[in-house]
Amino acid sequence: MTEKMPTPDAPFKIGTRGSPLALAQAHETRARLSAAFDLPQEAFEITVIKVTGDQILDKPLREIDGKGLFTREIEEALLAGDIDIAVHSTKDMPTRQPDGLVMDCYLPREDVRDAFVSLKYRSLAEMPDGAVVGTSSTRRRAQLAARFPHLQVVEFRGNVQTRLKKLADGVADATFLATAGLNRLGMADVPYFPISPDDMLPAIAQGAIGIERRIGDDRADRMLAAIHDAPTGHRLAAERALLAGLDGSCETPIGGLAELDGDTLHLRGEILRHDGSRVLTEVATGWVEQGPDMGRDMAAKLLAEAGEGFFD
Ligand SMILES: NCc1[nH]cc(CCC(=O)O)c1CC(=O)O
Repeated sequence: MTEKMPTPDAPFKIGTRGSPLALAQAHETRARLSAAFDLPQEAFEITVIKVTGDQILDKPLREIDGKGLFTREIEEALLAGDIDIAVHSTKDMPTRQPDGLVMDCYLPREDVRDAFVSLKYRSLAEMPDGAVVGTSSTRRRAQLAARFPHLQVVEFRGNVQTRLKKLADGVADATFLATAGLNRLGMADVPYFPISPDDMLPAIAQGAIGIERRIGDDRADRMLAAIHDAPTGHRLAAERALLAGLDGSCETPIGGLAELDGDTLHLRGEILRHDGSRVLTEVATGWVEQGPDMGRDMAAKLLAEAGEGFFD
């Protein structure tokens, strides 16, 4: 490249939140960059940025004005040039980035499935009437209400470590976490059981690390192009077009998953009423480059079927 390569004296700055999972994802990004360019780890610096969302732990996020709660400060640092790239869990990211920023680099996707986590049971099916599950996700809550109405659901916030502590303290009999997060954290001592997407369709973009950069930063563009995983990018293009078409936030009960079979893309989508009283699903198949159209068309179909007030 014509741009200057980073060195330990002038490192390339990788911005991230400070949670253990966020740090693991930033470290994975650094390892891939240093391998791709045969540069020492010290040519990359991981810069932790405090975000508002990590400081509010006592309330369900939907009761706070949630917009950008986990990203605002990071995107400001990126725009200000304090960091060169920002590493995110794509599933927490809105479908449109602020002016001046773009997210077009995705690392190879981890396991997409939700995991059932419990010290007492090995599956949802084993849980008796009235057993208590903890979750803060509106999608998981609605999916449970629809398919496992005999279970009791309590609010469960916090990072992976906090939620596991609550399980150990008996606040709930089971909880759900993304398998990807547990794998990335290497939580070998925690009993978790991946759930088939047929039983619980994951969140859009679950398990995928997305990396944001400034538009026009040619060096960051080239560096990220070297670690971008095209198959993951194609799957997310379909899923995120579905999300954009539904105008969904992370507080809307939406599931979606695209899978690739050679050049063929299979897309599944699901929307639910918050109380699980209605579940609408769609499937579509097309060529890989049709992903964005498939996602947009599926969103229109689902919304037409849902009618006004479905998410109220
Ligand atoms: N909303 C929090 C969040 N954002 C990303 C992950 C897990 C990793 C991923 O899906 O990429 C999690 C935790 C969870 O849902 O268990």
